[in-house]
Amino acid sequence: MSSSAFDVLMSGARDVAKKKSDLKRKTPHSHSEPSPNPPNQTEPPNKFCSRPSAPSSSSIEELREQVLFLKKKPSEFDPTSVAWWKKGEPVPFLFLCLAFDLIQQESGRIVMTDIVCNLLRCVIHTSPQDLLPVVNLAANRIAPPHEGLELGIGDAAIIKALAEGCGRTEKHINQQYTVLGDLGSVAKAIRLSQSMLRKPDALTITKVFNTFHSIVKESGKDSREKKKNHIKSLLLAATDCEPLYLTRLLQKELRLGYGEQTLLSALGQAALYSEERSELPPEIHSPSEEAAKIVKQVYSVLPDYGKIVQSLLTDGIWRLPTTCVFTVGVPVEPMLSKPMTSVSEALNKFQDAGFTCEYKYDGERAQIHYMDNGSVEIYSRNAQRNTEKFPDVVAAVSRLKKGTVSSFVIDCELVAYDRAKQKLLPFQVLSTRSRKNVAASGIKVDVCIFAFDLLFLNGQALLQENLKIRREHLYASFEEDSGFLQFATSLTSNDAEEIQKFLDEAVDASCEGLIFKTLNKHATYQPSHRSRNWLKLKKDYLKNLGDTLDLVPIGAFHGRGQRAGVYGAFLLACYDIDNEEFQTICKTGTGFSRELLEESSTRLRSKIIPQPKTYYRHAEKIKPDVWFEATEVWEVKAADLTISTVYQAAVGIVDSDKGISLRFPRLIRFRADKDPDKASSSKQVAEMYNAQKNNHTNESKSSDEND
Ligand SMILES: Nc1ncnc2c1ncn2[C@@H]1O[C@H](COP(=O)(O)OP(=O)(O)OP(=O)(O)O)[C@@H](O)[C@H]1O
Ligand SMILES: [Mg+2]
Ligand SMILES: [Mg+2]
Repeated sequence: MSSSAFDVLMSGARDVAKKKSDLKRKTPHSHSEPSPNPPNQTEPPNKFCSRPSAPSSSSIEELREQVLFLKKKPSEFDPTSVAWWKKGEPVPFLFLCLAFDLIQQESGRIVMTDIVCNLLRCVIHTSPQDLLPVVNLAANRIAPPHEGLELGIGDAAIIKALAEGCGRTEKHINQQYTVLGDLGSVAKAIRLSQSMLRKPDALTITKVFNTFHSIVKESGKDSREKKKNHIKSLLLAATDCEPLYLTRLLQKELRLGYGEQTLLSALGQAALYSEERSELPPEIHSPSEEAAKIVKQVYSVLPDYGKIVQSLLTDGIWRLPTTCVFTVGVPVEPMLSKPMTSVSEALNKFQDAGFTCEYKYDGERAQIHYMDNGSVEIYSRNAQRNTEKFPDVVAAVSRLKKGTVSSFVIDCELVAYDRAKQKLLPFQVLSTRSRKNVAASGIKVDVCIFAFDLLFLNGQALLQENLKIRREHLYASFEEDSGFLQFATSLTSNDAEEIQKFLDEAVDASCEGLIFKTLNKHATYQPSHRSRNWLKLKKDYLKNLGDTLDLVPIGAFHGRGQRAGVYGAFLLACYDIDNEEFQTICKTGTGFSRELLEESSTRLRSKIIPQPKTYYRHAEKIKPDVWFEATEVWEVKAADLTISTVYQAAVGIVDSDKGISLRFPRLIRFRADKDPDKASSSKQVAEMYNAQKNNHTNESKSSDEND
């Protein structure tokens, strides 16, 4: 890296340090001590609104000072004290980036929520039409998940655009990337050290967001080139810290330390403070908490910022639960289950509640949406549109719904099925079905729909009904046809022996085990919840871990001997949701056929990064030969869990500085239906460790045998 670029970067770092100490001195948060030089709260400064070009660096420093006011408590914050553009004008992208810089320096969730809340209020106050793109950018999304629009930009495209746009070689940029470990910082350093003859026009939120959409739309011949040119135009217009966040947004790696839940709380509170329409309902005592809760709850049943933002702006926060409800056409995140290790454990948990047991089928989770106009959509467990993959399923539900049914959402498992022998086939068979452009006539692997829940029927959401009622509706709304659509086999009994027998039958029928579900009490459908009301019991995991884990390969070791030329072992990690980091848990090279090993080695080779990401938590003792971007999820089975000084999974949860690792981990399969941030969480790992400890109290081992 050139020394000038380094200098600029380091001075940036010093600036941050300086700002931090300044902040201590005059944080607008402490209301008893007014800031020595507060910007005029009644008259917005609007210094730069008449300038279409980007502000000069000295004026950016002033803006940075001004943006510090976002840290104020929302109750004391005035949006006009920060917004420097006129009402109705497009929000400058710089505003969002300066706010990101501010958040980056914080670790406390409350302050982060305040900053995001106040930032959204500035947007609502001045340019509400920009609220949706701002929320989307803050969530690092460009559309709701079920629309399937992804930027899909690799580092290589950004590096090319940077090289061309800024007159550097790709080699030079790659070198800097190795030194800094973050492509955003490289982009920032390069842009800062580049002298510009003409000041570029300031980027606006809409410009950035629309360009992202243009990138997604490019397809076919020359699309790579066109995408790169879009990126180049954005980078060339970016100043100050904008290149950093542009790059991270493009990489889908914003990672400022706040998650979706923080953003949702902030959006609720921002709507509350900007509320001019509706009066506070009398029963609400803690409006700010309540507003946050409402938006989170609404998002869990309608994960679509477009609809929520529009409703907030037109009808306000208090009406949101009635204006935004679960609806056919937008998939909810599926309800999930907790692992158990014995029938008696499950019985104990549910002793006071009515419950049922169902076969746990080993196929692919699907949510089937049937619209009033007769169109059907099938969504995977991570809300991906899978309709094209299953034309036979579309035909089956349309044929087997009863005449009284005009719209519905079924939650089910699609399982490969041999209709001649009337037998379930293993997951591996299902996974051989092609993903796209499946013609009904060319289907080689038949599937049967095993329906276990009904979430919506004839215009009505059923999520709030108890399972008993939902299931009655399910049974009443469809005809069963063996091998096409069947209701999940179930048993409602309190008798341990009978349940044990049912479990054996499930396993004989090629199922993984049972799922226990509450029927009458605490039995509503809880989207995206790993709920206590659904307990899974897997036959081959009894008295053991209870479940497999879903882990992310983040590094690998070169193979030797027979494995020369491919990776010999992979470093795997679980995901810590609170800290937004991947934590190492084990390494494994077991469970791979030669073919699989070659495939995964080739695939992951294109994901090599020069240094571990800052959000990989690993001990120095483990040094893989290569590090990867976190891009995929593998299901892994292990003998047990053990406390480790080497691996970092769940560090701080069961031990203050030791982590948890897996003994004898073994690859089971790739999980195309899970994204890396949906991998097993540190909390789940800790829960499994504790459950195992309770199962065999005297067998605790403390070793790292699989190192
Ligand atoms: N009767 C059933 N009720 C609910 N889920 C079922 C049923 N039969 C099969 N399943 C499947 O079981 C899954 C839950 O258990 P499983 O252990 O397979 O979860 P997973 O997909 O590995 O995800 P996780 O481990 O994150 O819970 C559901 O997502 C669904 O795909
Ligand atoms: Mg499964
Ligand atoms: Mg699992």
